[in-house]
Amino acid sequence: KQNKNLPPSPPKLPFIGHLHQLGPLPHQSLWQLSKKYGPVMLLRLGYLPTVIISSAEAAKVVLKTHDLSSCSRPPLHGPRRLTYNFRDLAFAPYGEYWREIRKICVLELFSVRRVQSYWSVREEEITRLINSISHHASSSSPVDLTEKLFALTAGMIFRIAFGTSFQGSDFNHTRFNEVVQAVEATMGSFCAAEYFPYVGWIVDRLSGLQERREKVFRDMDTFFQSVIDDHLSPGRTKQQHDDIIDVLLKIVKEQEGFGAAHLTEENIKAVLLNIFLGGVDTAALTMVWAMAELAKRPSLMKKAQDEVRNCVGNKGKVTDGDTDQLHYLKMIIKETFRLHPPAPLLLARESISHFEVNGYDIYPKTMIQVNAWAIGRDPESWKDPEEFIPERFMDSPIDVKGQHFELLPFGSGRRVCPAIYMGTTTVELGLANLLYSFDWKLPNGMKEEDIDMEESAGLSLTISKRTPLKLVPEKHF
Ligand code: HEM
Repeated sequence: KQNKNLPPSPPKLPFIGHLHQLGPLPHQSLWQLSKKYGPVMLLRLGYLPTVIISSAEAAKVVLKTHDLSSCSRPPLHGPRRLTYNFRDLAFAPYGEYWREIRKICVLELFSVRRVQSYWSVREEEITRLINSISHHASSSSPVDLTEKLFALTAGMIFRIAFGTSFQGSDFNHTRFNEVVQAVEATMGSFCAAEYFPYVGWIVDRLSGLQERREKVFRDMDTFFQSVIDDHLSPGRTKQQHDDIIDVLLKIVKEQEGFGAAHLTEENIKAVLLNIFLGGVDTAALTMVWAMAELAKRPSLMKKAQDEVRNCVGNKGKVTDGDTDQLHYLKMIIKETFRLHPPAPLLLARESISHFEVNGYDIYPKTMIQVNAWAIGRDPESWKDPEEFIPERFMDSPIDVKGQHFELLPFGSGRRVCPAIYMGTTTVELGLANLLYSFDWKLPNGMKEEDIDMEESAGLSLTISKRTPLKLVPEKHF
C-alpha cells in the first residue's frame, strides 16, 4: 500500500523486531518508549505487528470511535488450550459466539441483582478475614496483608462460583490455589510460537512450555470436572442461592437464550477460568496497593478511618449498604486504580478492519495494547501525576466505568470488564472493613519511606507489589 501512514516505530532488530525493548516490566518500558515515539506507536514483536496506545485521546479514538473495528482478541497460543480453544468470554474472538456468551454473563452472572444476592458470602468471608487479623492484633505481630487479601478474594470467588466454602468443601483448596497459580504462570510465560510462526513451537517444545501447559490444562480440567459432577449428582443438597455453576448448567440443559452456538460443559469450564483469573487477583491487588499507599500517608489513612467510623458507628462491621456513603474511600480507590491499574495493558485487542488513529493507519489483524498504566501517569491528563492525591477526584465527574479515557482500570467499549460492579463492591467492602476494625502501624523500626512500592517483574496480565505488605494491626472495634 503506497500511501500508508504507519505509526512511528523505534529501530528494530532482524527477526525479533522490538521484542528486546520490552524489559521485565513491559508497561513501564512501553511508557518510556512512548515519551519518544508518541502516544500511537507501532512495534513488531517478532512477526506480530502491535500498536501501543498511551494517551487518553488516542484511547478514546480506538475504544470508542473505532470500537467495532478493534474489538476482537488476537488468537494467542498461551490462552488457546486453557480456554478450550477460545470457548470462554475474555479471549474469544469478536463474533456471534462472543456476543451470546457475553450477554449471558452480563445478565446472569454479573448483574447487580446477582451480585447483591451474594451479600452473605461477602460478609461471611470478610468476618473470617477480620477474625484472623484479630489474632495478630492481640499479639501485636505483623500481618501479611497480601496473603490475607488474596485468601479473601479467592474464598469469595470460590463460594460464588462453586456454592461452597473452602472450609466446608471436599475440595482441597491448597490444590485449587496451586492449579490457579499454575494457570496464571503458564498464561504469562514467554511463548515463542506467539511471535515466530512455523519455528516458535520448536522452541516451546524444547523449553518444556508445551508439556507444562498440557499438564496445567489437565489438572485444571480435572478440577472443574469434579466440581461440575458434584453439582450434577442427585444426592447434592440444594443451596439457598444458585451458584455460578448452577446458573451455567441450567443454561446448558435448556439451551435457552443462547443463539446459534451450542453450549457444553467445556464452555462452563472456560468461563469458570475467566472468573478465577479475572476475579481473584484484580481485587486483591487493588486492596494491597491502596493499603500500601495509605500506610505511607498516615494522615490520609486517618481521614479514611474517620469517615468509615463516623458513618458506621458502633455497628461492629461495615456491610454492603454502608459503602455508598464512603465518598473519601471511593476517591482513594480511584486514585489507586489510576496509579496501579491491576491489568496495566488491559487485555490485548485485535483489529478487524482498517481505521485511523491520530492520522495513522491501523490495518486488520494488528494487535492493539492500551497502556492504562501510562495513561494514568500522563501529565496531559493529570496534574502531579506521580503523587497519590485522592482529593483530585473531589467534585470530579471522572469514574472508572470506561467513559473517561484518562482512567481505564476496567477497559472500555464492547470489551469493557463485565464485572465492574462485582470488582468494586469487593474492593470497597474489603478496604472499608480493614479501616474500620483496625488501626495500622508499621513493623518495628520501619519508616513510611521504607515501604517498597516497586512492582514485581513478569509477563503476567496483572501487576503485583514486589514484596508482600506487612503491617501491625491494633483492634479498634
Ligand atoms: C478490580 C477488579 C477488576 C479489574 C480492575 C478488572 C479489569 C479488567 C480489564 C482491564 C479487562 C479488559 C477490558 C478490555 O479489554 O478493554 C477485563 C475484562 C474482563 N473481566 Fe475484569 N476486572 C476486575 C474484576 C473482574 C471480576 C470480579 C471478574 C469475574 C468474576 C472479571 C471478569 C472479566 C471478564 C470475563 C473479562 C473479559 C470481557 C470480554 O472480553 O468481553 N473481572 N477486566
